[in-house]
Amino acid sequence: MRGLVADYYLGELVSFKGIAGGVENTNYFLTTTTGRYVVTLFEEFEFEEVPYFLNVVAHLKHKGFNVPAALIDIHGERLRVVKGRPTIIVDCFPGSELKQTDVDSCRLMGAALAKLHVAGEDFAEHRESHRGMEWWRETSKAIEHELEPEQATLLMSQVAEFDVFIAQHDYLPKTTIHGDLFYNNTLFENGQLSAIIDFYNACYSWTMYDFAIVVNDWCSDMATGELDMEKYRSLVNAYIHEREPSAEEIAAWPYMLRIAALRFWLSRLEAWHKAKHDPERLAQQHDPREFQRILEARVRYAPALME
Ligand SMILES: Nc1ncnc2c1ncn2[C@@H]1O[C@H](COP(=O)(O)OP(=O)(O)O)[C@@H](O)[C@H]1O
Ligand SMILES: N[C@@H](CCOP(=O)(O)O)C(=O)O
Repeated sequence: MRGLVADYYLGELVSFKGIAGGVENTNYFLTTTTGRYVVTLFEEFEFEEVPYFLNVVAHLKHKGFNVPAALIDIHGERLRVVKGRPTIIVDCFPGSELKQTDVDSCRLMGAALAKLHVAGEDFAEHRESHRGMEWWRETSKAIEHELEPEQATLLMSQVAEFDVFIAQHDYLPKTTIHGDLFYNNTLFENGQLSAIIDFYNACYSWTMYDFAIVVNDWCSDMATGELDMEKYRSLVNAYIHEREPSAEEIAAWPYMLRIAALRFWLSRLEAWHKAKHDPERLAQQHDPREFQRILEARVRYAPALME
């Protein structure tokens, strides 16, 4: 760490500490004589895959968002290699993770998300999601046999339905989306949204899909999967105040909520599947059943949800 810090204009190393909580990357809080920073080692991306994400964040920072842009080292580089992994250092933002969402935080997120979507429209690099159609076809097939029969039926029927839906709806508006804007990827300070972090699922995709990812995490009762309608109204109303979805986007909304639920049910199942022989890793995984319940609730709730 001392060697890494010496390659930046960050003064002297004071201390560093691993951050627990993330499941994809290795993160450290770093304190130097000039301030606090976060060091991220990318565990799932190779070196050449990382610049896209750094460019997305730089674009949004340029547009005034509090997002963690990579610092430049003394050689003019923002991406390094540490222990064989691509590595960056970013500013550590003030604030802390919410323990849970409420009507006010949902309102702030709804407005910020709409602005983020508008700001992402003119970002020129268009990267496909690494967790899109191909991924869910392959992953669902690979883990189908590990599931209870009714889980497998739900998973495979939803994948088949979305294949058809997606082929018919490619024309829906797209932008550069965050792709994983769960409330644990935001920081709040004094009741205000102080930063949006973890852009490593960013891609060029449907705007309403990203909106649905956010609604499913921020507005669901995790015990039942049902929407908390007060949080839901707060987030949706704040969003549409900043960016009004078209009639076609509104018609697609119930499907977007389902696709977004499937995406995270499947990624949690995949992570659980990969970790199942390693009790320590297994204990760190997010619970797939939360997103199974959300998907089941969205499937039950057939009528259009957008007000
Ligand atoms: N720039 C930052 N400023 C403050 N805290 C951060 C920053 N980046 C990460 N963190 C903290 O580290 C945790 C894990 O980071 P994250 O990027 O979400 O990693 P992972 O992708 O592994 O989940 C976050 O939930 C947050 O508490
Ligand atoms: N938000 C995802 C997990 C993404 O990984 P993380 O490393 O950001 O925690 C989920 O909740 O399934």
